[in-house]
Amino acid sequence: MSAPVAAPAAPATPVVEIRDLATVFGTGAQAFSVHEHLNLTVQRGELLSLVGGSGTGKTVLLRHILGLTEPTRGTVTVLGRPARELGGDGASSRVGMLFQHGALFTAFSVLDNVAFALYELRTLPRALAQEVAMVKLRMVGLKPEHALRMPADLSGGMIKRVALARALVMDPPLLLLDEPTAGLDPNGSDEFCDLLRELHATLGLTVIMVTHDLDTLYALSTKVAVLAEKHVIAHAPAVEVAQLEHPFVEHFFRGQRGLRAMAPAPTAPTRAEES
Ligand SMILES: Nc1ncnc2c1ncn2[C@@H]1O[C@H](COP(=O)(O)OP(=O)(O)OP(=O)(O)O)[C@@H](O)[C@H]1O
Repeated sequence: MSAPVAAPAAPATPVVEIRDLATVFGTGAQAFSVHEHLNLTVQRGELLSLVGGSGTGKTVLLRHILGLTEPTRGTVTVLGRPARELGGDGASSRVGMLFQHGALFTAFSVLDNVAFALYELRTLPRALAQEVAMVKLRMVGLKPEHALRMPADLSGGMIKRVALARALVMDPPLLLLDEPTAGLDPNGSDEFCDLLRELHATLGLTVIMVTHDLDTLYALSTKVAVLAEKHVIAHAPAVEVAQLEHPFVEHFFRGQRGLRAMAPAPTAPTRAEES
């Protein structure tokens, strides 16, 4: 008797699937289009950097994925369901969002900021919600004594960490990051990249990140999607995208900043060089 033949594995469901998206703002003579015939598929485990010139619609695309802005045409599917169904209670159990400036509630303590989505859901007693929030604070490298601080008393790096803990409080499989390292100094930026890389790997997250920062892009991305001419013109690993002949790619990846980000880090001078 011949050995049973294993059935071919079912193709993995993409975490995000955008098909023939069009976004038009305004009406009549004021109408202007941001996206046209935009397609993008993000597979489980990908850490995708979304890049493009200013005003090309990167933030609007994140809002479509969050279900906060309805497309004019086309479909946006997240975890197998239309993105517009994500809104409302429990949305943050499917998609976590880290806004550029953290967007913490200034009148709430760190702990209450992180626990907020759980309070709103009302499925856990408040004390248990706070315990979950404490676990998330530890996960992002904050200490128990930071829990009762107010946002105004935090450094920029700590605000990002609290906002990240808040985005992860309901264990979403998909995390969206808008300029995660903006406003951080080079050290803070490296530390935050290390944290994101570790969480991406250990939690098995799928991540979509808008960034203008090439160091962050090279440090983290498994793939890069380039938004230009109203759609995604490339979706591939960074080293491949960087070679494309396109004015934006040329400027972004092969301009001065790009070449600096690609260069190996300078090594400390040897004793012979110093003398
Ligand atoms: N709700 C809205 N109503 C009208 N226009 C909007 C709305 N949201 C965004 N826009 C416009 O859509 C375009 C794309 O905006 P978006 O913020 O997505 O660009 P971006 O690629 O994120 O830019 P940047 O890199 O500068 O942050 C811009 O012209 C913006 O003014």
